[in-house]
Amino acid sequence: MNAPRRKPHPVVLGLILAAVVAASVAGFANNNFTFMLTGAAVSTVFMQSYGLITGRAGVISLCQLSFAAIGAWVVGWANVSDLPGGFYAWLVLGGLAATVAGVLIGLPALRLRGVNLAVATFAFATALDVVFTGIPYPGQGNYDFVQRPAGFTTDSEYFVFTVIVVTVIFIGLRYLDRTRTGGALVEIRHSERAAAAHGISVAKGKLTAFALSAFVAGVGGGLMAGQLGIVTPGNFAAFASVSFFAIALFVGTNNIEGAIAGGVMGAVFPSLLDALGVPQDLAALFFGIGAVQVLRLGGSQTDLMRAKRRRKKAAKMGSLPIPHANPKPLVPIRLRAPREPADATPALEVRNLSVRFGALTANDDVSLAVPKGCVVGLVGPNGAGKSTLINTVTGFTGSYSGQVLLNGEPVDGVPAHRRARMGLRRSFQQLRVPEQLTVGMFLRIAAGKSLSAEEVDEQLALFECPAADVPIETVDVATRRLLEVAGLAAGRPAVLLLDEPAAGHSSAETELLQRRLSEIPERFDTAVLLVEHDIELVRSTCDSVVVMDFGRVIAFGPPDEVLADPAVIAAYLGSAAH
Ligand SMILES: Nc1ncnc2c1ncn2[C@@H]1O[C@H](COP(=O)(O)OP(=O)(O)OP(=O)(O)O)[C@@H](O)[C@H]1O
Repeated sequence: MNAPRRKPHPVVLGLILAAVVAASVAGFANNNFTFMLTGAAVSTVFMQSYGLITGRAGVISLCQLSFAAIGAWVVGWANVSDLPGGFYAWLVLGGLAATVAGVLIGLPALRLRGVNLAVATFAFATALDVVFTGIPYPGQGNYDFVQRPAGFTTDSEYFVFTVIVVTVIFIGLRYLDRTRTGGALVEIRHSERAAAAHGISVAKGKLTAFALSAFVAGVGGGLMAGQLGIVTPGNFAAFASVSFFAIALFVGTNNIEGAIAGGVMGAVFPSLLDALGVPQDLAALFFGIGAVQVLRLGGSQTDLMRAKRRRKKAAKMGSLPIPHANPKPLVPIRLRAPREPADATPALEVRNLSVRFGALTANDDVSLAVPKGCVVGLVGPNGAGKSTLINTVTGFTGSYSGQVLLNGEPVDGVPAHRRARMGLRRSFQQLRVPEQLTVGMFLRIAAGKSLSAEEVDEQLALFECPAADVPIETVDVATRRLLEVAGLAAGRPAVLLLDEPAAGHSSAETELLQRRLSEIPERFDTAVLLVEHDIELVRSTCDSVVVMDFGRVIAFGPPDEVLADPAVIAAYLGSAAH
């Protein structure tokens, strides 16, 4: 019997296709056209760099072409100094020099966001403009042109070389998107708080994005040096960085088709205007209008097009494939007697915690414990201070008095992402699941540790979530909430704090959650603090209940006892408890 033939990898196919198309185009194109195409390929590299910093990590950077200028300068200097290794080594060296600049810019920029970050990065771009205008480009005096690599010396051959570099970067980015680092960047863009809650260091993520994007831009600058032979500061002007940023925002250069479209626009559009007798600078105006459109439409052109395609595909598929595991219940719900604490030291202990927002005391001398191996309910009317307690315990409240202990060790002063890594995990009342990820990738990110493909599938089946490769965008809100709990539990944290996980659930979904919540201590060795308004869910899953009102603890104990307490009924439950 013949062994089944292995299909070639799509990336390999893409690489071959790109080289063939580039070689054939180069064969037919005249000099001017080849020059323009090479310019488009170089601009595509700049767009790939924007796709990393802004498209993936959501960080505004207006200095990417300054990193390119550093790459170009280093390649020029290596050429003049006849550095060993030739053009390939110089290109990488240029990228690495730009990476150093990326980290140096990224570090102070970590504390900045939005307009402030835009101003800071633009200031760097203009400063570097001034510096490079003062220093002649290496080789400029003697017309010492950059030596292109052997085999790619003619213009058309060099165009093929630039396409190969673009393709190699696309392969690298594709690989990045499939790693947890790539997923972390997307989560940082979506919600920094959610990222921190999953143990991701937002600072480290942004710095990684700065470093990687600067490397790519530096390589792009080096490529441009090879194209032009000698570059000038005008090739990397701060103003051009802003124009490119606007294009990147408009087309969405985190997507392959967006990066190529952006590269073509950046290189061809100004020349087209020139040919029409319109001043080239007006191109920036068009790009700016495009960028404003993104704010109106809520996404870049390619992001919107991809979303439309996914929705069509999902509609065609009908109901989503949901793997059913039907595992044997570990703990029967409802009839189960409250568990005895597994250990004398509670998994989580809160001592005399007070949080004030101006004149309002949201948490007033709150003390409670979540014993190991138990599910503890936290209930109370709206505004009682439950979410504030979760925020404070997990490190999201700036200042508070009192103490938070994890497995007996104080964690006060420890930032949120480190508390998460130490085993304090939480969900948010307002769902913060990024739609750009697949179900499997989100599960891995929320778990905060590497999971095998089998572990991912098993966990998804347990929580009756869609298959790992389904885009989250096509998943309903209730299932997203289940997915979040599934991901957090998969990380086997010491404590899981869930803020209204049943909000928006149907009765069948609540029942599933009810079963899984009761099992979390046994299955994952995780204690749970459950904030819920669904009293039946609390009664059936919790070993004990804490009741808060006006920021204070007013009762605690076994669910049936506490929920029948007249003071609790008066404060919160009313006649619903009877
Ligand atoms: N960041 C903040 N700044 C000012 N006041 C706040 C802030 N966060 C919460 N509060 C106030 O603190 C009090 C407690 O709010 P919190 O959200 O903790 O209550 P809750 O019990 O979780 O309510 P719900 O059940 O509606 O979620 C409320 O009066 C709220 O308005």
